[in-house]
Amino acid sequence: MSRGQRDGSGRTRGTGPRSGAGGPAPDAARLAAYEVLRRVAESDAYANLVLPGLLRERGITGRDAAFATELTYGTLRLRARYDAVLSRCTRDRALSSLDPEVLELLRLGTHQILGMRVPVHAAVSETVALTREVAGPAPTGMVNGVLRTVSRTAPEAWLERLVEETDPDGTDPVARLSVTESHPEWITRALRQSLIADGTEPAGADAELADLLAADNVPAPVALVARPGLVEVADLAAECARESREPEPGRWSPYALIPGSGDPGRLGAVARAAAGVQDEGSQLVTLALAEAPLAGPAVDGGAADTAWLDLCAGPGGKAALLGALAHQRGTELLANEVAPHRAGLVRGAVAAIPAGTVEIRVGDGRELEAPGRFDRVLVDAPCTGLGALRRRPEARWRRTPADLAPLGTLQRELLAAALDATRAGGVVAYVTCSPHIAETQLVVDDTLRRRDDVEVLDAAEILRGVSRTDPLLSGPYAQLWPHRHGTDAMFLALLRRT
Ligand SMILES: C[S@@+](CC[C@H](N)C(=O)[O-])C[C@H]1O[C@@H](n2cnc3c(N)ncnc32)[C@H](O)[C@@H]1O
Repeated sequence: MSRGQRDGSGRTRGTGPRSGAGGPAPDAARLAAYEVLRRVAESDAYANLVLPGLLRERGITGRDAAFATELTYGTLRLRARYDAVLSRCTRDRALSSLDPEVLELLRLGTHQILGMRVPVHAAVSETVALTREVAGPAPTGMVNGVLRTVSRTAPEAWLERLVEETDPDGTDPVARLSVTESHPEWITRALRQSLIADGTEPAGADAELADLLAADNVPAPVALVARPGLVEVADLAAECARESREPEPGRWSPYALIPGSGDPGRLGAVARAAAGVQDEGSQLVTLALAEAPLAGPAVDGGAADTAWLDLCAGPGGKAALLGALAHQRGTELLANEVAPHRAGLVRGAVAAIPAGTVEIRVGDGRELEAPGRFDRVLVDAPCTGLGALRRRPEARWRRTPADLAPLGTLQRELLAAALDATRAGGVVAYVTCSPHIAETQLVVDDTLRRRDDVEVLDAAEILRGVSRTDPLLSGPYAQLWPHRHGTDAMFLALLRRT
């Protein structure tokens, strides 16, 4: 155990640098969380990239690392809910008039009190100590007073109050859920529209929307993929059991394992890229492309399924699964990626696949000159990522509706390039990790309107065929959901060239 005394969470405190401001030293985990939040706010950093490095650098491990992680991600995710709470506790001071550092400290304290159930005395005194360290003594009284006011109302009572005050007549679920479930209004509205477009009855859409938004606020469980031919699922499971505890089989993908705890990076199979961390939704859409029925002979008159393309491959999760399958079938995969550093990540992801199967190309997928060359093509298009908000805690605050138009153009152009690169009878999988209809159905429908050489396959039916259990989807496009399937909200359309 490190130096310092235990706080109410059972962790140690006083492990940070000595305070230069006269009070007790702040807790190292809380200081790390604060610093990550400031970097996210000031320099557009990604919390999931900055935090692990910072924890490593400072030797914060075990329960302290878990505490810092939940504190950072939870505070980021639930920012709108906490700002609504705080704005009711700062008397006549608008939150916008506070120093950004002080507002961040108040959010951190509020998440400990309302979201993590850290005992109030520990949450308040530790946040005050942190305030003294990073912002000096002046705001400590205010931080202390505001957090004590927050703590006088129970979390459930706060939610009831926010519901009453944001939607008194029960007629504005988008406004209400945007605050209580902490999503920007434009995203809440878009997700409601996507649920309805996917077949949810408008009358039931608000209850389902609440479930979806709540699912976005829960950390995604880690799923592993045992890349076929590179490691057996049973061997990966045995390695997991030796490292931490018995993993669960995946719910959907025959290659998935849910390890439950432990650092997947410590597994030998992951280190040598025979296995990887991959959401089950991503595994399923990849398997669906590999199993989609082709038609007609290949263009060269040879075997009908020898050339595969991943047009947007970085960082390489799907390319590695596709490449492993390709190797088993004696097929070749061209993994294309426009960003050189992401192409480097693809190289790492496919490292365990024997040489000769995967070729990596760095370039714009729209400029790939290979008309009619491929049997199966994956377009995992750049998108807003609104289907993966569970794992990108700051993304909801960073994305704006203005992102949709340029992405929509790029998505249409990449899908057109993919179709051009596919032989007659070959199949294109158009995939996004966003359920926003501007990135999913509208892109595909637009493409179908413009071309007369494409037929739509029933992606829901094909997904059912590759899944361990029936995901109960209605086709022809397939939309997975965090609250229904426990996966990212992956969209899949399967299009066959005629
Ligand atoms: C959603 S990610 C793909 C994820 C990847 N398939 C995986 O499973 O790891 C989209 C990728 O497309 C790349 N990209 C963006 N524009 C592109 C273009 N014009 N041509 C090729 N790739 C592009 C991005 O750099 C990004 O790596």
